[in-house]
Amino acid sequence: MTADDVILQVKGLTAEYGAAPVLQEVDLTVRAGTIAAVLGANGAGKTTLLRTLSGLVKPSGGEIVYSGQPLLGVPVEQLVRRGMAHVPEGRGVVAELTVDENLRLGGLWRRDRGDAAKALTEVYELFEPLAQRRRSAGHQLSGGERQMLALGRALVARPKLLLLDEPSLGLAPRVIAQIMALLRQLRDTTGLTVLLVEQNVRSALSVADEAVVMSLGRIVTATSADRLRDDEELRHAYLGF
Ligand SMILES: Nc1ncnc2c1ncn2[C@@H]1O[C@H](COP(=O)(O)OP(=O)(O)OP(=O)(O)O)[C@@H](O)[C@H]1O
Repeated sequence: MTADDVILQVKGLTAEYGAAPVLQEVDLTVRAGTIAAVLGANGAGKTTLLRTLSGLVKPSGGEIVYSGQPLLGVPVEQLVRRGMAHVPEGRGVVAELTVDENLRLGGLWRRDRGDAAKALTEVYELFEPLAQRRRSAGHQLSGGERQMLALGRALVARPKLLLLDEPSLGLAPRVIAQIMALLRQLRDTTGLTVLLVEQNVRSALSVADEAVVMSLGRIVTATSADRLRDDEELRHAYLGF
């Protein structure tokens, strides 16, 4: 792996909530243009890892290098401009704003207004149900539509790295499959890199290239998604099935 292949390098990342350690010496390398699944039980620290990467949680130690440059302390609008997008658990759609207004928020930090408008059109092409509900308020949408909207808003910023937290939460299997297929399509056509936190292990492994398993704030294994999917012993040891 050359330095150019690596979009995200995390070394010795440590974070606490109060006195409770939540991330302990996390090391992680993500190659550009891949989907990496972050798996593990409730409370393992997956969400906190994403929140730390996107600057919402301040780490107490370690370093994060993104596209060859240190990330810690970089203001959020610069992170967005540098191509990082975070879709939080619970989706973060603004309930009072319309679909269109929510999507335009995704382009807020972009300097190239022309391309932001083009990206908006592309998102409507990608998510037909959103195009039909442009004027509907966020709170009027179904769970699946809200997830599409959160994803769409992130895509309007034309991210290079998408931090995606539990996109399958509360969705029907058919919708989950559509979202996973979309991630694969974006990876293959635009070279998007995705860090995918998922409780739905089977769905995540169906689309991921790499898999890391977290337990009690640490990464306990990092391997190819194929290996974790096919190796029963490994699955038993780290995922309990
Ligand atoms: N804002 C917070 N304040 C205090 N403790 C927190 C906070 N958020 C999470 N925690 C605790 O930190 C630990 C890690 O939580 P985190 O949400 O990162 O785990 P997770 O692996 O994403 O789990 P889940 O799948 O349930 O979201 C848990 O013990 C959780 O209770």
